[in-house]
Amino acid sequence: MTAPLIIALDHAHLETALPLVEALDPRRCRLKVGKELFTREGPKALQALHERGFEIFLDLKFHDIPNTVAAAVHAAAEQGVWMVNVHAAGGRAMMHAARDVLDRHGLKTRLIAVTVLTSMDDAGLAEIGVNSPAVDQVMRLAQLTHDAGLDGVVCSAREASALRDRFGQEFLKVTPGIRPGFAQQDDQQRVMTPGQAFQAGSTHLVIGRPVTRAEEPMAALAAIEKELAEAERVSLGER
Ligand SMILES: O=C(O)c1cc(=O)[nH]c(=O)n1[C@@H]1O[C@H](COP(=O)(O)O)[C@@H](O)[C@H]1O
Repeated sequence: MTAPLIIALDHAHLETALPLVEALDPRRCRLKVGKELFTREGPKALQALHERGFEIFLDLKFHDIPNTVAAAVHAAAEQGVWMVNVHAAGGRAMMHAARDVLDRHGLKTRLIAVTVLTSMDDAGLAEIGVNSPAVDQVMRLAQLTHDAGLDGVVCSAREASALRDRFGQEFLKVTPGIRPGFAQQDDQQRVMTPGQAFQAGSTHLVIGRPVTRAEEPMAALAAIEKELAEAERVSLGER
């Protein structure tokens, strides 16, 4: 099956996001609400998108002491979001606490952890004291995430095939930093095209500006879907 698309609604206001939302189809994509929109609009943004039938990835990348993160993950899940994330760098105890709170309350929200941001490269990692290549750091944090019982990771598509080899297909690989041939790289460093990401084993592709800032967002989305369908045909033919 084609890797499901998640459109990043990195808009300043709900009002400015809604025209795009109205043009999108919840059968074709999920929506990601991140720090900017949520900080300004709060839970009413989630409610408005849920009312329109969308599943939501609430991307607030929690990173704090275990008690605080668990409470925040609980609060997110109570609002019915499909997926929520934390930073794997918060460590084993923090991720355990987040996993535990969802299990204790029977909440089905997917819980994933950010490994190494797609805006980072090896040089950027060295500056913060990580002296191994991005892929090694991703694998290290993904192992911790897997051990803590989370559902998967956020990583770049460049690491997806190594993750699939180690943790299998079921462990989610949610990959931002997706750049179709027609789009600019912006502030992303570890990028791949939608077709490459699919081939590499991404289970979900997060796409923001290539669609949301396109002159014709629906045409951009259609081009991405076409590229994914083509990649799927190629991979089926290879089997
Ligand atoms: O957790 C994320 O979603 C995320 C992790 C990461 O490593 N890199 C990354 O770009 N993101 C998010 O994915 C989206 C990518 O947007 P574009 O670069 O506009 O496609 C943004 O909303 C980022 O906040």
